[in-house]
Amino acid sequence: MSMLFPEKSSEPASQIVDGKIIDGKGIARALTDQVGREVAKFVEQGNTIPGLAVVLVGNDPASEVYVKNKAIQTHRVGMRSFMHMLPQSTSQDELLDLIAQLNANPKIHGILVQLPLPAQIDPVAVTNAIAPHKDVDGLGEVNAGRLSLGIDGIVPCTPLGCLMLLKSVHEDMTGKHAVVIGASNLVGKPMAQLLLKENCTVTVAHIHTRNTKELAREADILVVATGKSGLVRGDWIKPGATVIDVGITRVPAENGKTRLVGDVVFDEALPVAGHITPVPGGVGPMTIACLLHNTLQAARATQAVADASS
Ligand SMILES: Nc1nc2c(c(=O)[nH]1)N[C@@H](CN(C=O)c1ccc(C(=O)N[C@@H](CCC(=O)O)C(=O)O)cc1)CN2
Repeated sequence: MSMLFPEKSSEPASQIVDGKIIDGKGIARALTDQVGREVAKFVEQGNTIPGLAVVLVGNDPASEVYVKNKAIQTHRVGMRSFMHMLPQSTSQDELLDLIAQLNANPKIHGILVQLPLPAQIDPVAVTNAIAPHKDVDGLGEVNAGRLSLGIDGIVPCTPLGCLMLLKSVHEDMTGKHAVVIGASNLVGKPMAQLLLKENCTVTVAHIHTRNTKELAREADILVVATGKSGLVRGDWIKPGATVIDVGITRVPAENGKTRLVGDVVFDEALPVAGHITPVPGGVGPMTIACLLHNTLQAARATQAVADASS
């Protein structure tokens, strides 16, 4: 069974998807359960329990929630979790020292440094310091290079999750015009590479693009990853298009509390789109499920190297 996509449920994809709304939470749960079964089998075969180290620098409240959830899910699938919480004042050299220790630790198969990092630390230097076979975020130059060459490697979690959501509604994306809004190393650039690999015609719009709305209106597949809540309105969407909303922003709610919204105005987009991901419950849960998937993939690869040399 390929580990890249969740095992097929007995239900057809059209029933997994609740009408137009792509059920990211449900698809993430199916993938997490599958990883849990595969981890149990891997350990039963006498292999080391896969271990994931997550490093958080500082006390950004959203990042604290994400790393806590990562630890909970890591335990849930039967892997070992190693958490490193460092103060906001941590220097780049201190962080690089910790990464060197994690690279050398045989109990650790995956290393993730939570982003964003404080201003004194260069995220590219940090992600490049992670050993490529432990780079479960897929953000280092080796894995990013492999993705751009279309060869196997570790794929960044959020774009991988978006691809799985797209595959839940599209058997074949060949020839479709995919527009990605946002060109970050974390989402936009790897997403564009994945869509190219699916034989889409890919356009990337970014902060300097002058006609983003017009480009979006031509998209059969629209992936929005800008962090600008409410950027994409209903009239930006081609009727029937598939819309993947990566944005997650906490905004004040009418009841005095807060709520999460995406980069797409969901109520306007829903009647126009063919399929759309909600926020919350869309791309977000896939990010953690794909991290677990990538960690098992890293543990398998490490074991294969050990088996070959014994
Ligand atoms: N090193 C990395 N840093 C960051 C990544 C990443 O992939 N690697 N991605 C994001 C944050 N992120 C994971 O780290 C993440 C974001 C959102 C969710 C999620 O489950 N969201 C829920 C809502 C959760 C809530 O109530 O706040 C949803 O959308 O339904 C998980 C992980 C930036 N940093």
